[in-house]
Amino acid sequence: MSETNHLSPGAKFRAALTANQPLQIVGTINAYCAMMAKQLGHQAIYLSGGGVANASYGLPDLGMTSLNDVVADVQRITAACDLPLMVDIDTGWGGAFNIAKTIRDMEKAGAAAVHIEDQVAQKRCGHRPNKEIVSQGEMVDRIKAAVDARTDKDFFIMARTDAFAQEGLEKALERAKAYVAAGADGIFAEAVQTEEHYRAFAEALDVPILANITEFGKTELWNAKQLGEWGCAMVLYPLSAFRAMNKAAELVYQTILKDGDQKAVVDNMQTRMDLYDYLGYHDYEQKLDSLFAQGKNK
Ligand SMILES: C[C@](O)(C(=O)O)[C@H](CC(=O)O)C(=O)O
Ligand SMILES: [Mg+2]
Repeated sequence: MSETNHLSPGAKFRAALTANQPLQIVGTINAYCAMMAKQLGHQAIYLSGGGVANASYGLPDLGMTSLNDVVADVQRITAACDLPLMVDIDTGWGGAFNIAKTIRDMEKAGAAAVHIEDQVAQKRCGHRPNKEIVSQGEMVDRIKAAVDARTDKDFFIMARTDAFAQEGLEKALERAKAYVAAGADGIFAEAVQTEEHYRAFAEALDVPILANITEFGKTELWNAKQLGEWGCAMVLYPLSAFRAMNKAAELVYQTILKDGDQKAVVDNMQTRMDLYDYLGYHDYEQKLDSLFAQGKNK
């Protein structure tokens, strides 16, 4: 994306959205994953709220992490990777002034986009039962506060509605329309399930729609091409790599205990050379040898 390097993160995100239909957005739980995603050709990356809670704090996705917890992970990722980063800001961490601060802190940390949802502060994963949502009016105020606070007009503010599970399609569409009228740049239609649902969102709204293709949830693992045909502009894979990393780590830990060595699982590991390649390790080492290590022989 070197031709877009002069752009703000938000403008980069919008350029990626225009250039890819749909835009695939992959979860990168840490800086190194972000570097791998970029070098493998991805155009946009994501920091999952559930992921920050689970991976960085060992907590469930129940609204227990704070703004600062998430900002710390955003900063690590944006320092290492210049792909546009979308961040899950849950419910925005408070009232209008808190949400405004959240948006400003996200911009300063180098995020390109956020999504803010209409669940109550004591939120749950969108694919779990018994979610509770705030009134449409309260969510409209959240969006107004967010939009008003951004300093870069290209910073992308997406409204996520969790209403489908509680209130059904018609109500969820009505909410989504109100959120767009309040200034939302896109709609995250959480936990909808069928072609009919995605098409209904895409047809009712003239902003980009995001499909959350998270595993072991309520949504089938629809293909990106198919979702694009149904009108989705973005396809999110929030925790896919994280789940795979966990499974690999589990196997390694078990094998070391069981076998007394790790020989049986070495093929499941990234090699030292591949690790170094993604890091650009050899460039650092060369610099060390050619520049900084000169003095030691004198
Ligand atoms: C997208 C999401 O908000 C997240 O935090 O990654 C989660 C994903 C998941 O739990 O599978 C959600 O859909 O609520
Ligand atoms: Mg989340």
